[in-house]
Amino acid sequence: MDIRFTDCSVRFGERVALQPLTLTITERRVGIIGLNGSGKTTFARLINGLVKPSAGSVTVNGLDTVKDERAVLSEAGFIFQNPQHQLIMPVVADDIGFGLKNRGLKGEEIDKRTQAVLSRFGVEHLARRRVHELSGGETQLIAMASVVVTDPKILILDEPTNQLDLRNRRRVADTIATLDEDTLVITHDLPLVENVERLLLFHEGRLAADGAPQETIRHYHEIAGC
Ligand SMILES: Nc1ncnc2c1ncn2[C@@H]1O[C@H](COP(=O)(O)OP(=O)(O)OP(=O)(O)O)[C@@H](O)[C@H]1O
Repeated sequence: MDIRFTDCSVRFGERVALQPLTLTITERRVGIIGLNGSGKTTFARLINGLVKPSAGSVTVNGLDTVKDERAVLSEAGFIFQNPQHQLIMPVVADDIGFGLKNRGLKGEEIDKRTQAVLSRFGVEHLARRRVHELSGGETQLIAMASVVVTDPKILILDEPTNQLDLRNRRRVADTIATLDEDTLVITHDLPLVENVERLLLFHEGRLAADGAPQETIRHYHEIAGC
């Protein structure tokens, strides 16, 4: 991936959520950590244009998140903190097909791609299940599948193991580790980012550490005071 922040800052009214930031990310596996309210989600949402810079700019694989808004949305898929809000159709297979239909694909191709992604995530058996009856781990996997099926080059996962039990956490973590797409993972679950190539730490809207996971995690403990 090639993500470039140039003097990018974000304000929500009087509140500064991100202080001016200049940064280039080219690694394939990147993690983002920090205390609650430190600016992680704001940073991640800037990357697929869900949040726009108040000043400065962000480009993703050469596309500007403001000028090339639609193209950026296809380039970088976002899996939300509460994935159940992301599932729109009542039945799993229809939900996965929904994004493909929106992109103009036809029935047979939609079915083929839906089957392929369900099998890639090991959840073919969930195809006809109702989305609101899925467990937390299943919901997370289906939300990931419904974004992956649209072929984004970059996946942004916002707290993907939040509220999962140990078994589902492991399942989701293993799935993330084997994704072909470049990934940015925001998390409070530190083992999930222990092996990323680059780990960013945000604190009070600033990038407070940026480097190898162990070093960044050490800074995080200092900031958290524990
Ligand atoms: N849409 C918004 N309107 C106003 N303030 C916002 C908005 N989104 C975020 N903020 C504020 O910006 C700051 C950074 O929020 P952000 O969601 O980026 O933090 P975070 O590090 O992801 O937090 P958490 O770990 O709790 O999810 C917070 O003070 C938050 O209240």
